[in-house]
Amino acid sequence: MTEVQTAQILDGKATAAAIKAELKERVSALAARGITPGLGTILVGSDPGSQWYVAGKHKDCAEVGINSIRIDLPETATQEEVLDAVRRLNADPACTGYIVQLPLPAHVDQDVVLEAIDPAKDADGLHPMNLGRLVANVNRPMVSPLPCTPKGCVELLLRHGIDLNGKKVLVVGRGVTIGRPVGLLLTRRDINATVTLAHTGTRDLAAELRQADVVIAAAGQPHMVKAADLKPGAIVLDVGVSRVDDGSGKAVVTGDVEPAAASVASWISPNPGGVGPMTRAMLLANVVEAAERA
Ligand SMILES: Nc1nc2c(c(=O)[nH]1)N[C@@H](CN(C=O)c1ccc(C(=O)N[C@@H](CCC(=O)O)C(=O)O)cc1)CN2
Repeated sequence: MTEVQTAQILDGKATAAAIKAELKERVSALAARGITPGLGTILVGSDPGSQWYVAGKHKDCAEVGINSIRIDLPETATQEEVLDAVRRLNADPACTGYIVQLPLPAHVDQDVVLEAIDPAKDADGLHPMNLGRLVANVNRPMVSPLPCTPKGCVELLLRHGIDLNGKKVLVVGRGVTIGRPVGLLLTRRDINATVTLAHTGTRDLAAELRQADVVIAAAGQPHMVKAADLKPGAIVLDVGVSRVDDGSGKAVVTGDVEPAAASVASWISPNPGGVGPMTRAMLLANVVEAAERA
């Protein structure tokens, strides 16, 4: 039997397009003050997914009038060579903010590289100082960048008129780029959700899912969130991205949520086309905010 899709769509593509149009105006206002924001990227290696994401970031910059600076290093680059690229962007006045595309090759220590980024130029909000500010300033308006995917998740919900005040949110996944920071963001007083963070050590994920008004699935495990376990009418953000064989040898993007969830949820984000485009838009927002702060 084929399920009927009843959930409304949290359209990340359209929302990101609207945000980019707003950012374009802010970039024009900066230009009137003689400021052109610049985004730097450091890509190590030739992973096709990472190359695609970095190319997308430069295309987005061109669309809204942000300059971009690209540093590509080979897979064999040493940690010192990666740190050297970081130091170059820290010192480059044309670079307002920058990112180091993740994941890095296994021989490069991600924590060391992220800590070497100038916190004022941390366009991803992943420097320990900025993550610390998210913890410490949790109830104050943000004075530092937020990680792009968590910021994108919240923005996607709010721009669809979804009030999270008092909602029970289940975050699935405890990674530093999504799971942990999104929990902190959602518990800020102005958002006011009640958050449970599930992970591979969670004993009964189905029981947690049945309680949740909102599910943010960011574990990177194809279809681990089962439609049958969702509370009817739940709001579902499908964040995880995996590439799986579609049966004909072709790799297709697959989320963490079973497609049948669209017949149980009240709102659902498609994947692709949901949180991914929002991540891209939030990176641009962080660069514009950094230029405005400077
Ligand atoms: N330094 C960082 N590295 C990584 C981050 C990050 O935020 N900062 N996040 C991901 C990759 N990422 C951005 O870098 C990213 C992932 C997905 C999308 C996106 O638009 N996805 C499309 C689907 C595209 C596909 O076919 O894969 C969608 O959801 O519609 C944008 C950016 C890990 N690394």
